[in-house]
Amino acid sequence: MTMVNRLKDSATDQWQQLIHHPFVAGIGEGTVSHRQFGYFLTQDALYLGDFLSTLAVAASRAPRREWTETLLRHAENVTTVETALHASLLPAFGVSAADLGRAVPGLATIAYTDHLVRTAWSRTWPATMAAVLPCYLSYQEIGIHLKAHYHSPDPLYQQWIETYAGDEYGQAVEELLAIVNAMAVDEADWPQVQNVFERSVGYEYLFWSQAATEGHLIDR
Ligand SMILES: Cc1ncc(CN)c(N)n1
Repeated sequence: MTMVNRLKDSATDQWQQLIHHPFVAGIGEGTVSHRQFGYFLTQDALYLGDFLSTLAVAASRAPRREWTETLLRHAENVTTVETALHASLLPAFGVSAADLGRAVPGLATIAYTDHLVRTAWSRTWPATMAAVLPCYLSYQEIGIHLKAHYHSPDPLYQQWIETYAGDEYGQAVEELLAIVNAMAVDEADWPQVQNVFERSVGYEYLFWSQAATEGHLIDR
């Protein structure tokens, strides 16, 4: 069994809940409010800053030169694909550059990014790859799932869906999966690798839940 499948199989229920999170379905149905989605994009912009740092650390610690090159390219892609998507969508949701500059990270954003950055600096390299895997793969699966089963009545949501279901994002995911499937994982390291993967899946879920409540602890 490939490492990607072994990791996904180790957290099947959590993975399914993540892909089918009610907020995700709401993007497809067009029932998510623009305020909620604007909040989500703002938090995501904050998240991507730390995700970039995580990739940079992972690139510098990679045991093969070609993996360093791939991860550095992916860090660049975060800017060209995802940050560009945010730049084109945020104004449509009423979030200005000044709003973004003033934005503070929500609890789920802090917890998730702390987990990623801490893992990249202090855990094994395979654990770092396992930590970033849900970020890459869940958005692709969500994009493909939404594209196949919904056609969002909101063209802005459809643009978001098309980006994550698209070839450019898919290419980066394929490259990451190839690294994860080729990396050497000691059996003694497996519990740590599995644990950080499962935590990232959980944080992805919480990130959607945070968007649904716009960062409030209790739904209003
Ligand atoms: C929270 C989160 N997770 C994943 C992705 C997709 N790279 C993202 N933009 N934001």
